[in-house]
Amino acid sequence: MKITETALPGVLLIEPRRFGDDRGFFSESWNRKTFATHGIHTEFVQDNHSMSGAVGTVRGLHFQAPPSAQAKLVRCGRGVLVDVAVDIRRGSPTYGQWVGYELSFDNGLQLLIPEGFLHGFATRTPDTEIIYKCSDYYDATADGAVAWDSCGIDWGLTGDPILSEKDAAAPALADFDSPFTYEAAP
Ligand SMILES: Cc1cn([C@H]2C[C@H](O)[C@@H](COP(=O)(O)OP(=O)(O)O[C@H]3O[C@@H](C)C(=O)[C@@H](O)[C@H]3O)O2)c(=O)[nH]c1=O
Repeated sequence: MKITETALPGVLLIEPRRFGDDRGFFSESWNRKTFATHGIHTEFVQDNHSMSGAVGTVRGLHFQAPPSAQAKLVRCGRGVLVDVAVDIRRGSPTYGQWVGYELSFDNGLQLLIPEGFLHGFATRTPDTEIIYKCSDYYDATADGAVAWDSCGIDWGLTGDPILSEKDAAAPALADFDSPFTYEAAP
């Protein structure tokens, strides 16, 4: 497993090992012990799986407020997507900054996004599947969103995105009062 730091401390790009043979490949997408040896001790409690039919679908930018905040371990089950994390911890040296990576079925890359970050993605292929582990349960009362086009993100879109009603009505980052506060590492 190869782990690469990103420009946002705490957000990690992970490349699990793939064992290819005549049948295809085998890969461990999550192994608590292996991840722990790399300093990742997140306790995941829920797995999510969604499919977006159209190219240019954007889901995000989403968060759950504390005490239901979620870290996420994201991968692409089918197709190609651009996965994005935005730091929304008030007082963080990287507040408002984003990173984005292409995750695909073919490259098998995963993105680890800690609590305190927005998460969203844009699809680059039809019928794109995303699969992600979450460190807390879904809590509709804590669910929140920030406008996808308010953080200066280059989503690689060629036209207007397909959005949910909720995402189309989300506030801009500039008007958003984040429930997260930055805590410097001890
Ligand atoms: C996220 C979620 C949704 N739902 C339900 C609520 C709703 O009726 C339906 C669709 O929900 P949404 O429109 O919020 O789905 P979606 O826009 O795919 O939301 C997801 O987007 C990505 C970017 C994330 O990071 C996730 O945490 C989540 O916010 O599914 C659950 O039952 N459990 C869940 O964990």
